[in-house]
Amino acid sequence: MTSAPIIDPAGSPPDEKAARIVNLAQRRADRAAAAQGLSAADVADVETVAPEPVAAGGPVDPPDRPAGLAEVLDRRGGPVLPVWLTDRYQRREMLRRAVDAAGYHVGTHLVLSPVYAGKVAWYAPKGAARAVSRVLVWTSAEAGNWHLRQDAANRNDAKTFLELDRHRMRQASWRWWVTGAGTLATSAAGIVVASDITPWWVKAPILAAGLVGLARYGRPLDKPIIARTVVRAAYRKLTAELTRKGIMATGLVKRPEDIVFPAGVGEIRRDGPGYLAIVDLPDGVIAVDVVEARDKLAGGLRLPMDQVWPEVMPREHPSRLALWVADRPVSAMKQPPWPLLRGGQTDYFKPFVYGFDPRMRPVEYRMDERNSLFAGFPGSGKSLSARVVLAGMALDPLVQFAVFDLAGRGDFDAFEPLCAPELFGSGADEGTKQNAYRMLMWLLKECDVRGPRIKHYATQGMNTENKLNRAIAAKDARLRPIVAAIDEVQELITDPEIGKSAAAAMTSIVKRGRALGIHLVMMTQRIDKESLPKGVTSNIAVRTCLAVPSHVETDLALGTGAYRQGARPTQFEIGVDAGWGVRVGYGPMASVRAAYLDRAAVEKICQRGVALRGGITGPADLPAARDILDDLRAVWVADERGQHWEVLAARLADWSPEAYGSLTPDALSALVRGKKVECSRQVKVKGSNRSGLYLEHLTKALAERGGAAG
Ligand SMILES: Nc1ncnc2c1ncn2[C@@H]1O[C@H](COP(=O)(O)OP(=O)(O)OP(=O)(O)O)[C@@H](O)[C@H]1O
Repeated sequence: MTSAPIIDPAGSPPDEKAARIVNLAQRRADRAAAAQGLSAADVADVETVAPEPVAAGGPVDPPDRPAGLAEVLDRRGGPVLPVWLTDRYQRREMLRRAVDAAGYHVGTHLVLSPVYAGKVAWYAPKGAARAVSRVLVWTSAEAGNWHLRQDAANRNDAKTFLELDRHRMRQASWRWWVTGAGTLATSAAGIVVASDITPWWVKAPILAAGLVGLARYGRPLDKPIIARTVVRAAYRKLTAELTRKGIMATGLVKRPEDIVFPAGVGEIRRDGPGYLAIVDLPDGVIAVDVVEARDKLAGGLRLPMDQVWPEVMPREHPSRLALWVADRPVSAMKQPPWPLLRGGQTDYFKPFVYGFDPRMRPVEYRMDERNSLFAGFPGSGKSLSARVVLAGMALDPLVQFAVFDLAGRGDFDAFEPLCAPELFGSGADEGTKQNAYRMLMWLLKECDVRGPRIKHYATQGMNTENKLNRAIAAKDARLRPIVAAIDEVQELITDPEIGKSAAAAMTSIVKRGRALGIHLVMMTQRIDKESLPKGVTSNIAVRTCLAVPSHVETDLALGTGAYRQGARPTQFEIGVDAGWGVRVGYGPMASVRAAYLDRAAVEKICQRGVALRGGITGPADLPAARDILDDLRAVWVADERGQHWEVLAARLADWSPEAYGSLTPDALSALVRGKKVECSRQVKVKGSNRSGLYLEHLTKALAERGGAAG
């Protein structure tokens, strides 16, 4: 193939007459090839294609748009005042820390005061002797002069010796006057202080100050009298270089200069008890990658993992990373106390403080129009975390409680006085499970009756949407917000008899109860598809995942994709990090540790809750425990071979609205299946084929049960 002729981009045809430059070497090679019978390729080679002239396009990048006035007005730097000055919680926390620190230092010095007194008694005489000797040396003007005189004497230089001695005498003569006057003044001051004209409260501090001054003068330099109580914490100051070093250690970035500190937000600054750096990662690297490689990042920074908190920044581009480096490992930091520990009330319809983030900033929790899930491995702290939420609600006098602890460890016993007797249970036994199930049936019924009542108030102008609000809840005792908690909920969901029906009931309550002031709080330590059915979890808004072993549990608890978005509850260590969890559903996804409330604190809070309710916990009108198979037999119409679930559920609801008013066909089917009764997908009734139950299967199950019982 020959080289293509050069085409003038402007499109002018090649000038035939123009001189051609001949490549002689090529010509010779062509002739040699022709001699051997080969043909040399020429300009007319069939593969030669004349290129199309390329039309150059216009610029692709849009011109920089001048900023509008509104944008210019919105441009702000960081906060001007320190956050603790503007934030109520931080201010209170700062004050608490100042008082705490003052208490510690004063207390320590008080305890050590006898040691200080001993040291003063020991060093003060030495200091006095040293002071007197120093004054005498100065007065005699011997310092320096003596050595020079000695030298002159050694050299037999009498003239210099006498000259030096005269000099010394001249100096000493006026110094003796000064020393004498000073001694007289000091003695006079001493007599005045020691006499009765000086009150003791003047005498004592002067004497103490004098003694301490002498002791300080008499002590060796390396032996301080007062012990050091301020020990500087050894922390690493985060610098741009260190930040880059840490991120480079993850192996995700090739050149340190590709890590950019964005103007305006990128200045590394103090944030709580640590430093915060915000960086833009290079193209192709996203913040989640760095969060994932937290161990390498911590290694690069030469800090324990617990001190290094990389985070994805919500509502920012995915390559923007917030790196917060604590002064000390966060597990070793003392959390501020729960703000409601000593007093105060909460409101079901407003947020309250739940815990604190790694930077020790308060993190809030919200109950209205939400449900809660706490999932984590045993010992991760889920019961105590959920207990903080319940403790918060104990401080709203309108809230009604229902609490079932299916582990029976007693973590929730303090809430018993706040619950109606039928709505509290603690135990790993069958009876507690059945009671928890009845509580769910009660909640289903509440879902049915609350809707029309709330609608009624909406017509009176008490709310703009058909949702419960505080005004309605306060006005109508039948519409108090309900917080229903079930610990170890997997025990109920995986129960072979009532599990499916319980799960169906929970799904229905979670979906319908939200707007009606019913909030389910579920806790589970088993995180798999059976224990946490998607139907139940996918409708729960606020989910907290405490320590879990892998991304599978993370996604099951927090929702599919949570791990990919940077949720790393896998990095919490069971025990050490108990109470730490990643939370989604209220505010941006964040790591938060529940405030630590021990049993005594929770008991006190619950007592306050009882007092706020005037000692009345409110009755619950729970449906009586029923046997579903007996009841189905009771409502079965004679001569009917089989029936659909819809019809059976409606009949049961008519027959006993109290017990079955809210039973859905699906829940009924699950309930019956749970009793090991054969159910059919195809029950033909009046020409229509739908799932339901045949009488023969029902009677067979009843007979078998009767036989077994007999
Ligand atoms: N917020 C917290 N701060 C400090 N320590 C906590 C916190 N929460 C829990 N802990 C500690 O963790 C321990 C276990 O907590 P908890 O009983 O809530 O765990 P769990 O996950 O419910 O375990 P299990 O599944 O066995 O019931 C507590 O006894 C407590 O010492």
